[in-house]
Amino acid sequence: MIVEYIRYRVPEESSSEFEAAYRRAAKPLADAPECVDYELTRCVEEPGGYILRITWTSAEEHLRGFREGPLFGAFFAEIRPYVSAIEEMRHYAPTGVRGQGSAVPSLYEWAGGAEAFERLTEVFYDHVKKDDLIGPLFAGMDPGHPAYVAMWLSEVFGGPARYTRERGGYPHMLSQHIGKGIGEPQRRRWVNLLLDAADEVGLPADPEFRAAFVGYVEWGTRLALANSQPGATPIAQAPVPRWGWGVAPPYVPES
Ligand code: HEM
Repeated sequence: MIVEYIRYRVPEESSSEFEAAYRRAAKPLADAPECVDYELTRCVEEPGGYILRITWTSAEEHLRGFREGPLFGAFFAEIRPYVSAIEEMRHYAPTGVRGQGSAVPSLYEWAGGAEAFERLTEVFYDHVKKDDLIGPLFAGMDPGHPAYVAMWLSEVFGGPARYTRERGGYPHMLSQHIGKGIGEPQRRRWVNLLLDAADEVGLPADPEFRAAFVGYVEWGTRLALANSQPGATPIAQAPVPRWGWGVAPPYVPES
């Protein structure tokens, strides 16, 4: 990935035409397979200042693919009148310094923190132990198991990294599934019982939280099933995954 920044200084009286031209140019840009995403922003302090940010798959694919490809003509036709207004046009490589702020709560906070996940796994494993299909898999379960899985879930959903620090992180979790030969009916029962338990303990039931929660549970259980098959060779070392809101964070109307 590479980020291109184009800085414009447009006479204020041309602003609306400039923005309209970019709204049209956005169509061929969005259709380009080399373009990851783009955004045009306008300077608040100096309203003639604009920055266009385009993330490309690579500088090479931008310059050789897009620029020499079939969509560039339609894109450039719209913005040609503003080429002389460009003050800077360069590619910038990511440095790895990036992250999210705290404006949006984590799924962990939204769920109610560590206690919420502890309540969830207590009730869940009570049901699991009595279940005809998956109960036998857990017959020799460590008494601390519900608490360990609560630690895992808390960490995944944005809470403190306790499973990594205190319980051996991803490699330990993985080692617990290896060779178990989990079948699809068992995986599905695990999911069903967890979702029942989520209702029973009153985890937030809003569409956004549940969509993210179920997304992780589907992903995680399908991985657990794959990793548990005879002869599976999963990645041995990895961090505990972190799961976020995805495409639907809590909705905040724009003011
Ligand atoms: C999102 C999906 C899953 C998560 C997050 C998860 C999490 C975990 C964790 C963290 C452990 C290790 C606990 C420890 O530190 O000792 C574990 C162990 C285990 N898991 Fe899973 N698991 C998932 C799916 C499944 C599924 C689908 C099954 C089977 C139907 C399963 C069966 C087991 C069993 C049998 C153990 C060993 C329990 C014991 O003997 O103590 N897991 N799981």
